Amino acid sequence: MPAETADEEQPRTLYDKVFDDHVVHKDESGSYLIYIDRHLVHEVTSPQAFEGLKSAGRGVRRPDCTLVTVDHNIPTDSRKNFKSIATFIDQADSRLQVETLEQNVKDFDLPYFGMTDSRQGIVHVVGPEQGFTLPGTTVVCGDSHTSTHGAFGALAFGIGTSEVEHVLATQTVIQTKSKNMIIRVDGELAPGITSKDLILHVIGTIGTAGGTGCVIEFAGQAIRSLSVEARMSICNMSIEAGARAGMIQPDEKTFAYIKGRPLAPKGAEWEKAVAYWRTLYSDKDAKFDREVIIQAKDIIPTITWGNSPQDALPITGKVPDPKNFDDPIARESIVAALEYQGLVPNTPLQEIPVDKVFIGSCTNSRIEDLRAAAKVARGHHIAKNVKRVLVVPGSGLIKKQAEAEGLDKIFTAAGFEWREAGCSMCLGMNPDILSPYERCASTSNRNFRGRQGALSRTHLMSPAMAAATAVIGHFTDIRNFNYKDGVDQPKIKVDDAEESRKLEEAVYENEKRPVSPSQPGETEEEIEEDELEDIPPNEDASTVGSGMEKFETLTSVAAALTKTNIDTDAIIPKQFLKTIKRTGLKEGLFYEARFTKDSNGKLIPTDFVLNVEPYTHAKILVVTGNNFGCGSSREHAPWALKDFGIKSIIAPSFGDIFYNNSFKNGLLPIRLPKAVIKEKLYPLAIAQKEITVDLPKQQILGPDGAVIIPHFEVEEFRKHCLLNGLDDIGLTLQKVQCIDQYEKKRLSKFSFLEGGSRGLIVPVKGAKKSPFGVTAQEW
Ligand SMILES: CC(C)[C@H](C(=O)O)[C@@H](O)C(=O)O
Ligand code: SF4
Repeated sequence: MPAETADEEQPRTLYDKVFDDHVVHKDESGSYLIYIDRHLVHEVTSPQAFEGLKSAGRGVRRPDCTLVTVDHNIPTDSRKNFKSIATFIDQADSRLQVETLEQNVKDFDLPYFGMTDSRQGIVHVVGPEQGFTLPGTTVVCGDSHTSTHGAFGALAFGIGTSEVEHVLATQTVIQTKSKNMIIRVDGELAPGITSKDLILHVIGTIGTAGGTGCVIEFAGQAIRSLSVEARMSICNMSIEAGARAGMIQPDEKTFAYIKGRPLAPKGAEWEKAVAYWRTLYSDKDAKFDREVIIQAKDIIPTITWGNSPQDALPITGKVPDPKNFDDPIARESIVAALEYQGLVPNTPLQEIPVDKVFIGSCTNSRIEDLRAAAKVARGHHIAKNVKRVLVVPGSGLIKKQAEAEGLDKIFTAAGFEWREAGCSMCLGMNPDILSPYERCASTSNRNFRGRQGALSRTHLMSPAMAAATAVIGHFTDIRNFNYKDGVDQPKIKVDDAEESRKLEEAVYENEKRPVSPSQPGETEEEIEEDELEDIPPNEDASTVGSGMEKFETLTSVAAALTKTNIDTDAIIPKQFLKTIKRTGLKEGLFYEARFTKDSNGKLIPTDFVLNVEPYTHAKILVVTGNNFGCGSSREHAPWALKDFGIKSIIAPSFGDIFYNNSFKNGLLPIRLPKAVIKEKLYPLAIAQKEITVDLPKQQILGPDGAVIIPHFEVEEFRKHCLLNGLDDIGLTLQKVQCIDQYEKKRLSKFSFLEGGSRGLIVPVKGAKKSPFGVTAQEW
């Protein structure tokens, strides 16, 4: 372990400890190469990554650390008559994305849960369920809600597609160290208050940019008292608070949750793992850069009213009135949200009726969530005004479990629809969408415009609140709900139970197979604690991969945007994510704002700034609001900007993943204080004057060549890559000896992590041999 990253003397936070234990290399500029223990992959953010590997002739370094499933595009209709992807998925672009994933999984021989496998499900549900997610690991996925896995004390974060490719090829990511933030929730939650209420309350308090640049540790009595599943809902939404990741100290509940799962360490390795996991806590005097203290007793059932997760209010509240806000920007954004959401100021939240209800998503689709919703639904029926209630389990195994408990019967008796596992209406990339202007009570995590379908209106809440809304017809305070506990639960048919028992057995069968280290190991004695920095780089490794254009200076008019929290759903909406290419996204850029449709459905450009001369040729965006590019990890956002011709974005702050993704595509995001942007750059932008971004000098010049911004910050390593058009993967592969060295150390110190997803592969007669000596599973 390099001395400067693991000073045992200094009190460290949970995040510091996990980070330090994964440093493969640190360069002089402060950029780290960190090892990734667990890589989850889904169909939306991987096609371009696999394509990149293929065109550069690269392989997947650790298939055993990789787990693939399909979730976003798939219909959640019954699979009873499922024959093939080709016949089951109607939407051509969705089908292509799923088929492409399956081809890639075959080509690279990766562990995969496809649609005929009952272990298939939402990627963030499947990882913990299988015991793939473990405390103290680094977990990544091309998906922003990877933060979910932090509930186990893992360092888990979303990455873009370029980084997916980087991890597949090198099993590492390049990282800068985040700041440490702690959110302590003191005292106990009142009865009936859930972790969803807690996290909505937190985001309502600190805002969607409250955690920017930080890894948040959630601590305190209220967090300790929560179940592991409830903790997952909290960490899941830490991305909605702008944080890189959320973490919770692992404890006895965590260990009990993991024990016995298919991929959990076994026997002596279990003991060794638990001994290590018990060291994963923030030291008493560890320093946090930010601290927020919340009183659990202040939290009551909470729902959102607007188009940002920070628009959270207690259920007893009223729709906000713009008149009560002095700040003109806040006022304007409330007016816009009210209009979009079709809400009248001062309406009590409990008087707002809904059209549909969605119970599911990686936030709230686990068995405890379904139990909570079923407890409410039991003995009731959906209200007359409610057109549809979808209950979508997070995985096939949760579905089986719920059915074994008879929850499906409770739901269907109440008029709710019982569906197959998938992302479903959370994002509407599949047939489960809302019609325009429909209002939905949703247990998901994002209420962005158009998220659940064009012009859809989303309100976030807990599963119990959503189920109660379905029954009552309008939002309601769950604390006053009339539970019908006395009603007999529908009996489970014996043959159903037998069927599900057989299925469980088949699924867990591979647990009995020995899990051995996947790489030729050395004994503990043979492994030295080398100074990893000292290993000479492998000069032969090619730096030519996808090949980036060089960035030096850029002169252009700048298009101005004045909104805050411009999320990546707004930059490129969900319907454009179904491509398997990196290009062709120009039209999709700011689609909802740039286009409207006439009565014949023809696209009409609006007066959005990028549709207006001379900004149709703008290469620079000047944004006056905070948190540009927040939300989803979709690299389609920088791809679309690049396709349009935008090469630099200047804003007061950025969503973390977007910021990272931009550099990977040769775009330069520049952070400047809001006041400076407003005073110096915004006037030039609206006056249609050209400005020059000079990266070598880190300056911005005005139209006459005079320096207007004498200095902007950019990390040395990123600057170097942009100036030279360097491909990260090639650079990392030059350090392959450091990665080899780290893996040797890992094999000894963290031997309980070896084997990874290998234990999941079911041998199939005649299937091809994988490089790790196991056979590929059936399709
Ligand atoms: C498709 C994926 C990139 C995206 C994410 O990163 O979050 C999606 O899961 C979402 O919830 O918006
Ligand atoms: S947030 Fe929604 S779309 Fe994204 S991974 Fe979770 S369930 Fe899927």
